[in-house]
Amino acid sequence: MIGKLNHVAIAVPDLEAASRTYRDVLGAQVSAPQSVVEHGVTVVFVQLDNTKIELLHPLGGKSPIQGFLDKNPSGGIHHICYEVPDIIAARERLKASGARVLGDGEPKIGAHGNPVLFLHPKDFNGALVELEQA
Ligand SMILES: C[C@@H](C(=O)O)C(=O)SCCNC(=O)CCNC(=O)[C@H](O)C(C)(C)COP(=O)(O)OP(=O)(O)OC[C@H]1O[C@@H](n2cnc3c(N)ncnc32)[C@H](O)[C@@H]1OP(=O)(O)O
Ligand SMILES: [Co+2]
Repeated sequence: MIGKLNHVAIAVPDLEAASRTYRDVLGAQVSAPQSVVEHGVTVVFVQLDNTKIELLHPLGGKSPIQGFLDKNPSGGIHHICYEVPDIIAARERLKASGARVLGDGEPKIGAHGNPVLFLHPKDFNGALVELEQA
């Protein structure tokens, strides 16, 4: 069911500093910050040959990544995003297997303009999983 790795996301306390590290120290191609209001995050994409890194910073008062940053003040790997061809079929299969789909279970449009869903980290070896239809 899952296909390519779409991105690995890292929650960061300072988006400017993290962008500089990826651009100037690691020599990567880094996007401008993009506010994704519906997801409560500001995102910077680091474009690699075979995948992307998503640098995440909380946006607004109820960001879903605030608790994670409170527990990991210097930042940390927040989620892994896998591509699926049909997100509704994927959701139904996961629900049938007992995995918890987060939020109201309806896909939202993610930062790349495609529908996304999140799966509870406790059901996937302690790693928060995002699925993106692509
Ligand atoms: C823009 C878009 C895109 O790519 O297109 C994005 O990525 S948006 C990316 C941001 N959006 C999301 O993350 C949406 C989905 N996330 C959520 O609904 C939430 O963040 C949860 C994953 C449910 C966690 O919520 P919250 O921090 O309030 O929960 P909590 O503190 O009660 O945590 C419950 C347990 O899960 C653990 N936990 C929390 N966040 C975790 C993470 N990212 N990875 C691994 N474990 C995690 C906590 O340590 C705790 O474990 P213990 O009980 O053992 O201490
Ligand atoms: Co993501």
